[in-house]
Amino acid sequence: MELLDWKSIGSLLATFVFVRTAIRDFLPPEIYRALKAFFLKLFALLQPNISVIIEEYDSSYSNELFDAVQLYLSSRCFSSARVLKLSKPKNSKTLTFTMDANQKVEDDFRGFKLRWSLHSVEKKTHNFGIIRSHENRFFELTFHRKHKDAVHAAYLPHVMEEASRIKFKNRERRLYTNRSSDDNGRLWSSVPFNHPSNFDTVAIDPRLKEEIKADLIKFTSRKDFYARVGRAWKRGYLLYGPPGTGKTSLIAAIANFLEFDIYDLELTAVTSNSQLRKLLIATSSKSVVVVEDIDCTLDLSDRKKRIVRKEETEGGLMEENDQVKKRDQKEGNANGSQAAGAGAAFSTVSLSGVLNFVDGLWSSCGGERLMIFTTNHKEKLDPALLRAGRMDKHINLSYCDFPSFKTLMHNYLFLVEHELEKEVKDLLPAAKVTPADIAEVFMSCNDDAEAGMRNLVAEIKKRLDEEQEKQRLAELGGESIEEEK
Ligand SMILES: Nc1ncnc2c1ncn2[C@@H]1O[C@H](COP(=O)(O)OP(=O)(O)OP(=O)(O)O)[C@@H](O)[C@H]1O
Repeated sequence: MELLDWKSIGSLLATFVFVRTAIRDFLPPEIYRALKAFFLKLFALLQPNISVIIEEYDSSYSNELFDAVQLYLSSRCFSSARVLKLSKPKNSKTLTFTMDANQKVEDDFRGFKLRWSLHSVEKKTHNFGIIRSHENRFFELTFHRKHKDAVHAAYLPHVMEEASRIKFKNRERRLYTNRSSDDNGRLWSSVPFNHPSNFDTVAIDPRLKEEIKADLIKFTSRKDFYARVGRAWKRGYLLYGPPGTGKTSLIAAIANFLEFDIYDLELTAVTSNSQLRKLLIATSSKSVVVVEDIDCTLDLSDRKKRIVRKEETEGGLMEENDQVKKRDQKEGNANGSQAAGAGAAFSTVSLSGVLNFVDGLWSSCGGERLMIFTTNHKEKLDPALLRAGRMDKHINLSYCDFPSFKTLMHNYLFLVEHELEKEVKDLLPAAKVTPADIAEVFMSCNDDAEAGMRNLVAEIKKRLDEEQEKQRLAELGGESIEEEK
C-alpha cells in the first residue's frame, strides 16, 4: 500500500509553500535569518558529506584531472578495490592497475578520510538521426563538507602532483637525437634509453662523484628558488678531458640518476637558426641536452672574436652568420664557412647561438633542463662561453687515478683488494692511462681476475717504456738539430 497518494503530496506541498511564505512575510528578518541558518545546519548534520564529480570527458575533450585521478589511485586501489584492471600504458615501463566501474577506494589526507568511486553510465547522443551510445565514466569523490576548502586547496593539487610524479617514474626513458633524418618529419627521433652506466659504475674521484650528485639534487629541488630570482630553471655542465676518460659514461650516469631523458644535439646537423630554435623548444622538461665534442663541431678559434661581440643578443647569431658568409665571399672562399674547420663544415649555428637561445627561450618553458657540453680541449673554448650561468660547473675528467682504478677493479674483476694493486698505485701517476684503457684490458681477460691484473701491470709498464723511448728520441732529435746549427 502506498503511504502517500498524489493528492496527499499535492496538499503537503501547498502547505509547505504557504508556511514558507507566511514565515518569510510575517517573521522579523533577524528571526527569519536565524531560522534559515538553523535549518541549513540541521540539513548539514543530516547530510554531512558532499561529492565532487570528475568526468572522463570535459565537453568532447579528455579531462586531464580524470587521468590524474586514475593514475593517483593506481597504487592505492590495489589494497581496497575488489576488481582491478591491469594494463601497460604506451611509453610506460611498468604495468598499471586501474579500478573497474562501481569500485570504491578510501584515501587518507592530513588526517581526514575521502572516498573515491568510479561509475560508468551509458549516454546516448543523437546525431543527424543516428543514435550513438557512449560509456560515460566519472569519478565521484566524497568527503565531509567541513574539509571542502582543504580538498580544493590542498588535496586535489596533491593528487595532480602525485600523478605527475608517478607518470614520470613509470615512463620509459628515451634518447633523442637530431642526427638521423626522421621519415615522419619529426625534429627528434628517439629510442628507449637503457644505458647501464650509473654513479657506482663510473670511475671518477669519489669526492667529485659526491659533489656532482649533491649539485644535481640541489638543482632539481630548487624550482621555487629559480622562480623567485626570475631565472630559467637550467644548469650547464662542461665535461672536459682526454678521450676515454668517461665523459659519455658520466652523462649517462647523470641521466640515470635524475631519471631524465637525453637529447643528443648534433650541431653540425642543424641547418638554420629556426631549426635550432624548434629543436630546443621541442625538448621536454626533466631532460639533459647534450652537445658533445664542442671543439670539433664548431670552429671556435676562428669565430671567437665575433662570437664574443655578438653573443649578448639572440639576433646576434643571424648577424654573425651573415658576417661569416660575407667574409667568405670577400675572401673568395668558394666553400663558404666550410673552410672554417672540418666539423663546422655545414654548421650555420654556433655554441654561443645555442647558449643565447637557451637563455632566451627556456625562461618561458617551465621545467628543469640540464645542458651538458663535452670537449677534449677546454683551452680552445672562449672564456665568455665558459662563464657561470652558461656552463655553471666545469668537471675535469683526467687519466685514471688510484681511486678510479679501484672502482674499475671492483666492477670488472669483482676484486676488493689485490697484491698487484700497490704496483699499479706506484705506476699510475707517471702513466697516461685512461679508464677506457683499463676497462679494455679487464674486458679482454675473460673473467680471469688474476690475468686481468697481470695484463694491466704489463700494459702500464709497456706504455711507460714507450713514453720513455719517445722522450729519448725527441731529445736525440733536439741534439742533432743543435749540432747541425
Ligand atoms: N670514468 C670511467 N668509468 C667507467 N668506465 C669508463 C670511464 N671512462 C671510460 N670508461 C669506459 O670506456 C668506454 C669509453 O668511455 P667514454 O665514451 O665514456 O669516454 P669519453 O671521455 O666520452 O671519450 P670521448 O672523448 O672519446 O668521447 C666506456 O664505454 C666505458 O666502458
